[in-house]
Amino acid sequence: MVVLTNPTLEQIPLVRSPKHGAYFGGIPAIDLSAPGAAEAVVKACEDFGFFKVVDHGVPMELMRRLEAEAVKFFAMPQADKEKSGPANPFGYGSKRIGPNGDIGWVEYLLFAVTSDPLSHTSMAFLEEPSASSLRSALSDYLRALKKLAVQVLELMAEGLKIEARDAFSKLVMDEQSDGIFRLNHYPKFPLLERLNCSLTGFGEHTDPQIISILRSNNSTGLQIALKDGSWVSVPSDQASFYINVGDSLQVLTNGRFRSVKHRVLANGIKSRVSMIYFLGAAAAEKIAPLAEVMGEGEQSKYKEFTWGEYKKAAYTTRLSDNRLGQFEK
Ligand SMILES: C=C1C[C@]23C[C@@]1(O)CC[C@H]2[C@@]12CC[C@H](O)[C@@](C)(C(=O)O1)[C@H]2[C@@H]3C(=O)O
Ligand SMILES: O=C(O)CCC(=O)C(=O)O
Ligand SMILES: [Fe+2]
Repeated sequence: MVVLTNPTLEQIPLVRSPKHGAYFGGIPAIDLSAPGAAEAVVKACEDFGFFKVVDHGVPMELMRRLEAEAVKFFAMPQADKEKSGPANPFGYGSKRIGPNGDIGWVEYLLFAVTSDPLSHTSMAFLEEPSASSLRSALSDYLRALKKLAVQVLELMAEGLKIEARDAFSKLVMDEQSDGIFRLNHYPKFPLLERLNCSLTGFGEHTDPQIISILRSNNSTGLQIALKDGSWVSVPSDQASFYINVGDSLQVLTNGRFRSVKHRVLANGIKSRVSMIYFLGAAAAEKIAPLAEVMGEGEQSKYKEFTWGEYKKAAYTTRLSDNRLGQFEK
């Protein structure tokens, strides 16, 4: 890997290798209402920690409306966008990701999401009349995605033969559940075409929460790491959602589900706009393997911790750090 020292790009790592890698055809595409969906979800979480949800019933109009609002926001003059920043942790951010020195070719808006999607007022600008269309698009989108999250989490429980269908979903339905919503914009960087490489948009990491639900415009860039450590490119599909297993779900399943390592590469051809809903438990919730997923005599692979403790520790780490490492037994 080389690093560009152009002052505009500061120190953002360039990824040389094949431009976007080969597009991976093996990502499971699951229709949640099809027979065998629960088993397919479990297999996808074990094999990849990642899958695509098709025919999900979320109106395309909701997705397009929010995307259009994001595009409108990111097209504003830099000084106006910065009125909503810096992201500490919520608000507008550009190039700097998190508090510990990570950088990428990305600008973003981060919102806190409480159990009532309407009260996601973590930023003063959302209260302004000029933001009313973004606020309303966000509320409608989050409400629909919360339902989708519950459906996915219930299928996971069913597929794992856990009697309580809400074993996972109740964690995100809790009044105090801790969600985050993120709008990312990776501007295209035409010089990359000539250099024959990509630029790190969002460096490799796992998501700390239970699951994340990702939707992007028809632009590529997302890559996931397979079990053997190789990176593969995820084909873009603006009509579908991608589900990431997060660190918390890996622990809840005692490592049976895999928290997927992923990253985003920016390119010279098309800007990428993604929207990601990260669903976390309540701060006081214990994150420990469910008794029902443990085989006879199986021990937990992790020390006991609450979501609040994990999150606090996560914010002291760099993106690519192995956050679960310090909680492993
Ligand atoms: C470098 C960081 C950014 C992050 C907080 C952290 O210290 C480590 C985890 C990062 C991450 C990855 C998934 C989500 O994008 C995110 C919002 C989250 O919950 O954990 C980010 C954090 C962030 O950008 O603030
Ligand atoms: O923007 C994307 O497509 C993914 C970004 C991501 O992984 C994140 O924000 O945690
Ligand atoms: Fe992520």
